[in-house]
Parts: sequence; structure tokens; C-alpha cells
Amino acid sequence: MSALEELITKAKALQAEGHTPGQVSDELGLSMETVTWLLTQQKGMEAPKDVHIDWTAIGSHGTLLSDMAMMMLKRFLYLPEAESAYPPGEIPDTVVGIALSGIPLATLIAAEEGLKLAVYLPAKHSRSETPTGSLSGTFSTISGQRCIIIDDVVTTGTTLTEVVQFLRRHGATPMAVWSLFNKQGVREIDGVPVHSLFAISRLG
Ligand SMILES: O=P(O)(O)OC[C@H]1O[C@H](OP(=O)(O)OP(=O)(O)O)[C@H](O)[C@@H]1O
Repeated sequence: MSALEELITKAKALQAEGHTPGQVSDELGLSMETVTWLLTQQKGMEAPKDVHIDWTAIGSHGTLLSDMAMMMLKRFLYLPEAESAYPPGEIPDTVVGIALSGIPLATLIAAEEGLKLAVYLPAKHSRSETPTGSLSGTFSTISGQRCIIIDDVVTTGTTLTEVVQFLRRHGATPMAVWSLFNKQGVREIDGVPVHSLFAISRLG
């Protein structure tokens, strides 16, 4: 089965389980346009220009995941001075992992650097009638903290914008965003620099 066929099967299985196209879109990290195409494949409807990133091979193995987290850390530590996200001596206090996939990466980085760990639950994960983002009470608080935000993928940047605004509203200073993949090529979110291991660009 090709990767595309697997994706179609996954999308249809999620729909059969009762997920809405929006939930399928979130689950697979694809646009609504792409999900509609996967689910219907209407004749004459051109395949959308979207990219699906499957990093299961790394995410499903503790050692590989740890290696990847260390690459994120080094990517940041090796930044040229001019690009550095914070002035010399201003060390972050807290690593904020975005649920779900950002959490293990953030945990590994916080452990390596001896920093605190906070976990942010995006609004789209909220089950309340008026979905809002929140911080897990099990992990660190963020007020007064200098924070590094960790996620796996930047797709539209919506989640990161939400986290940056949440941190500021709650008295924290977002210093930088680190992500594995950047599908938007964004360099900053609301004035916060974004550093990614892989930037994905469409040529044409
Ligand atoms: O830039 P955006 O358009 O906001 O999309 C990116 C977000 O979507 C995914 O989260 P999701 O909750 O779908 O999956 P996860 O539970 O695997 O983290 C991903 O992990 C990012 O947090």
C-alpha cells in the first residue's frame, strides 16, 4: 500500500469511527481541503497541494525521539550570535510542551537542560462548550518564567499564536519556539522567533 493509500485508509477509518472532517484534519495534520479530497476523491477534483508528515518511525522509539530532541536543542545552541533568541546570560527557566506531540520532546529537552517543564493543552483539545487553552496543573506554572515553546509541526501557526498569547497573558515571557517541522516557513510568531529542524517549502 502506498503512503497515499495508507492516508486515505486512515482518514476513512477515522470518519467511520465518528470523527468529523475537522477532527480528521487535526488528527492527520492536514488541511480541510486535503481531508475532503482524501474522503471523497471526487472525479475531476485535483489533489490538493498539501504535505503529510509521518514521523512515527522516530516518535515510536524512545532513543530515536531522544536523539531528535537533542538535535532540536543543538540546533538552538549552535545558532549564530546574531540569530540568537535571547541575549547572552538570559537562560530560559521553563520548557513548554504543546499537547500532545510536543510533550515528550519538551520533557527530554527540559531533562537535558535541567529546566522546568510546563504542558499546554491547546483550545482544540478542550471539550468545553467554549473551548479554551489551558496549562496542565500537574506540571510547572509559568508566571514570571522565561519560556521555550516546543511542538512537532507548525502547519498554520494557529496553535503557536494561541500559546504565545496565553503565556503573555499569564505573565510569562515566550523566548523562542522550537519545532521539528515547519510547513509554513514562518520565522516568527507574534515577535517570537521560530527555529525548526526542517522547513518544508513548495516549489511551484
Ligand atoms: O499550526 P497548526 O495549524 O496549529 O497545527 C499544528 C498543531 O497541530 C498538531 O497538533 P494536534 O493536536 O493536531 O496533534 P497532536 O495531538 O499529535 O499534537 C501539531 O502537533 C501542532 O500542535
